[in-house]
Amino acid sequence: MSIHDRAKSFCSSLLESITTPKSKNGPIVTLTYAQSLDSRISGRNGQQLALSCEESFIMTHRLRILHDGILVGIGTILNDNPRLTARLLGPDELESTISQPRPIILDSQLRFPLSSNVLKQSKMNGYKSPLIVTSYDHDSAKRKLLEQEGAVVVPIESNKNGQLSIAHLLSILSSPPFSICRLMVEGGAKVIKSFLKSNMVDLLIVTIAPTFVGVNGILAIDSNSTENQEPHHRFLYYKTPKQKNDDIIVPTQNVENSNINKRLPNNQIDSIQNNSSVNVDKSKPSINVTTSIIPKGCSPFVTMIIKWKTHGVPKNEKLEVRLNWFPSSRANSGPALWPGFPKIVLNRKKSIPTEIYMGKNQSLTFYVTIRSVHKISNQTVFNYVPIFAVKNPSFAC
Ligand SMILES: NC(=O)C1=CN([C@@H]2O[C@H](COP(=O)(O)OP(=O)(O)OC[C@H]3O[C@@H](n4cnc5c(N)ncnc54)[C@H](OP(=O)(O)O)[C@@H]3O)[C@@H](O)[C@H]2O)C=CC1
Ligand SMILES: Nc1nc(O)c(N)c(N[C@@H]2O[C@H](COP(=O)(O)O)[C@@H](O)[C@H]2O)n1
Repeated sequence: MSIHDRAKSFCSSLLESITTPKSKNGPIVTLTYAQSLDSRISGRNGQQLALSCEESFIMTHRLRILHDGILVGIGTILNDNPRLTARLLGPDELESTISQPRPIILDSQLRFPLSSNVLKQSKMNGYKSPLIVTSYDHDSAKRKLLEQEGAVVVPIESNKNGQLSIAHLLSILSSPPFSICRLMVEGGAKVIKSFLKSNMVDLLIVTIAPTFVGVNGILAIDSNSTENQEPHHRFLYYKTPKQKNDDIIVPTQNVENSNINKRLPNNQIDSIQNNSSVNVDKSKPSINVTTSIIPKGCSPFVTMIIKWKTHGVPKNEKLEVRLNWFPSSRANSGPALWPGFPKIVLNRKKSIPTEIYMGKNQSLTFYVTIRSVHKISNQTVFNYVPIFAVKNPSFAC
């Protein structure tokens, strides 16, 4: 397999499970950047660094093709003057013939230079015009100039800190005329911070280069960036990190915003043992237990006991276990669940027995979700438990 084919299959596998519409209003958001071992994305005074090795760059360019738009902050435009196109492609793919993503720039004061590469190449190569997202309070003369040069300028709401609102941005991007379904956010530091704080990131793909930049470099994430995140909770490894020559690519997924929140990631399943009627689908990020227990005697109820162990859950957090199920006859009809599934709140108990009504000869598919529950200033916050194992579910009737 060539280096390009490897990048193709790796990137497709990263995005393939993120296809279902989400409750949030906006495109699927992939945040991706390259950092050093000491978490720096650039050097002293923002000096641009080639942190990625060749294979990682090829992966980044492949990811670009798989997105409709690539977003950076104006800081990155002024500092790096990037092109934001997919160029490191296979021998049978021409940069000019593939559908290049639209460059999107967050720039509340319209500092965007007319000489920037993204503007030049849209004029020269006919690529999609850069979309400059600005505040309502922008310089209208500069806007006119930019529009004359072919840029599209769209004013949006600002938040109380004076930064452009990420929620408003995403709703505009997903609507016509832009209709962006997949957005790739590349940085820089302030943009990474805003997106993480907004909790609108679905996929976070970090390339880690085996180098130290030192204290003068710009940090990818400072502690403020993650104030809405519970470290080790919100993002879960959902694909095995890949070594690309020198670098490691770490793909993680936001469990809150994706359909994985109804399922358990594969790597959190230690083992499930049961009698032959239990089928565990380990190829999917879920515990998918199907059984065809036929109730015996007069009792139509089945007792299911799930046992698990947890690692790294703070002692004061309660664990809430939900068990959802639906009859296998509806297994292909989507995630519709029977109403009234039991919600069992327990405090670090190690098993849940639950009774489920079953029709004769019926088989059921179970989905188990375990999340921790804690309160932050009167708000209940749920975090999906990062590492645990479901062991020995047993069925008895
Ligand atoms: N290693 C890597 O993968 C990458 C590294 N980089 C590096 O990052 C550095 C640039 O980062 P940085 O200086 O932080 O600049 P950014 O690219 O993050 O741009 C930040 C600017 O964007 C504007 N902006 C508008 N709305 C928002 C919002 N909601 N959130 C955040 N910013 C907003 C602001 O300017 P205004 O107020 O004028 O609107 C803000 O100052 C460069 O050194 C570059 O090399 C960049 C990308 C990837
Ligand atoms: N993936 C990745 N690895 C690095 O080492 C990087 N420095 C970056 N930087 C990002 O890529 C932009 C440059 O893009 P073009 O090559 O000009 O298309 C740069 O501005 C950063 O956003 N990325």
